[in-house]
Amino acid sequence: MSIQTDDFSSAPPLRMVSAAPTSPQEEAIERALRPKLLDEYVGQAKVREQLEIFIGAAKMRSEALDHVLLFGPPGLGKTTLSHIIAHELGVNLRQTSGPVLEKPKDLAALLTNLEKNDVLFIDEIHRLSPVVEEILYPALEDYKIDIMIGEGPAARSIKLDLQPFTLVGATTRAGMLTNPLRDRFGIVARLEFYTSQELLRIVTRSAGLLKVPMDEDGGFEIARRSRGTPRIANRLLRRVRDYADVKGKGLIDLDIANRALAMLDVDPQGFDLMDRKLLEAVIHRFDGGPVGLDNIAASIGEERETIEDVIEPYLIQQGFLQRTPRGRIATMAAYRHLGVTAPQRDSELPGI
Ligand SMILES: Nc1ncnc2c1ncn2[C@@H]1O[C@H](COP(=O)(O)OP(=O)(O)OP(=O)(O)O)[C@@H](O)[C@H]1O
Ligand SMILES: [Mg+2]
Repeated sequence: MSIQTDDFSSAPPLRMVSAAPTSPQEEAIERALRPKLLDEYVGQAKVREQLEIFIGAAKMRSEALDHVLLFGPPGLGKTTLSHIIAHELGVNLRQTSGPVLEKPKDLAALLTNLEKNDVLFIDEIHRLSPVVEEILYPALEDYKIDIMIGEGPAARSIKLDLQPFTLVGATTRAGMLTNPLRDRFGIVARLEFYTSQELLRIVTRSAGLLKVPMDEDGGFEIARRSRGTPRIANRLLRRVRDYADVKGKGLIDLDIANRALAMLDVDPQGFDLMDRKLLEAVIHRFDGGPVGLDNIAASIGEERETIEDVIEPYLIQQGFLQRTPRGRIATMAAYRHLGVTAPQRDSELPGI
C-alpha cells in the first residue's frame, strides 16, 4: 500500500508526555528532584534489592562493583540510578555517552583518569562506535587498555593498566548492543514502568520539594496519567501547578488536576496526541493491523526509533497494541478507548 504522508508533514506537537527531557531548564529541575540514595529510589523493587546486595558486598571487600547494564524506556530512572550507585559506593562518577565518544583516545582519556573503584557512566551505550567499543573490552575484563601512539611507521601500541572501576551502561535498546559487549556486564537490570501508586509517591515527594500544595486525589490523578514514567509525572506536576496557580487557589486537588490534564490533552488513560494518533492510524488506515513499523512511521510522521523506544512500549505494556511477527495490531482495548466499533472479525482480533 502506498502511503500519503503530505497531510502529516507538519512538525509534531510538543509532547506533553514525551519521555525525553524537553529543555535545559527541565534537566536542571530533574537534577534537583533526583533521589540520591537507594532508599529514596521508588519502585523497581527487584533491581533495588539486587543492587543493595551487590553494592554492600563490593564495599565490604573494597572491590569495584561488577559492571552494570541498565535498560528500559526513557525517563524511568537510568541516569538517576547510575548516580545512586556511585553515591552508595562512595566513589566518583564520570559521565559520558556513546555518541560523544568519537575516537578511542576520548575513551582512553576518561579511563586513565578513573580512580580506584570509580563509576564510569556511559549513556546511550548502544551508540558506541565499533573502534571505541574495541578499547572497552580489555578495559572491562582486565582493567587494561591498548592504545596506539604516533602515526605511520613510528606508530606503536602501548598497554596501560587502569584502576579497577565499574562501568554503568544505560540504553533504551538492549537489543542493539553487540553480544561481546552485553556479555561483559555482570549485572543486567531491566527497568519497568511504574505503577500509579509508585508514581504517587514520586509526585508527592516532588511536590514536597517544590513546595506545591497537593492533596492525595490530585496527586493520584497526575500519577495515573503519567504513562508509568517518573519524568512525565514530575513534568505534569509542574504544569498542573501552573494551572492551579492561575485558575485555582494554588492547591492541586482532583478537580484542578482533571481540568489541567484535559487542557494538556492527556486523556484519562494517560495517552497524549501522539499515542492516539498512532492507535488511530493503525485502526483507520491499516484496518487494525497487522502493520509494519515503517508504514506507521510514515503515516503519523514520526521517526521509527521514536515509535519503538518512546511511544509504543507503554501502549504495548497497557495492552492497546500488540507486536507480532507480521506487524503491529490494535487490540480491542484500543478500539474501545477510541470509541470505535471493532470490525466483525473478532476471532482474528487479539486481546480482551
Ligand atoms: N525510581 C525513582 N524514584 C524517584 N524519582 C525518579 C525515579 N526514577 C526516575 N525519577 C525521576 O525521573 C526523572 C527522570 O529520570 P532519569 O533522568 O534517571 O531517567 P532516564 O531513564 O535516565 O531517562 P533517559 O533514557 O531519557 O536518559 C529524574 O529527574 C528523577 O527525579
Ligand atoms: Mg538518562
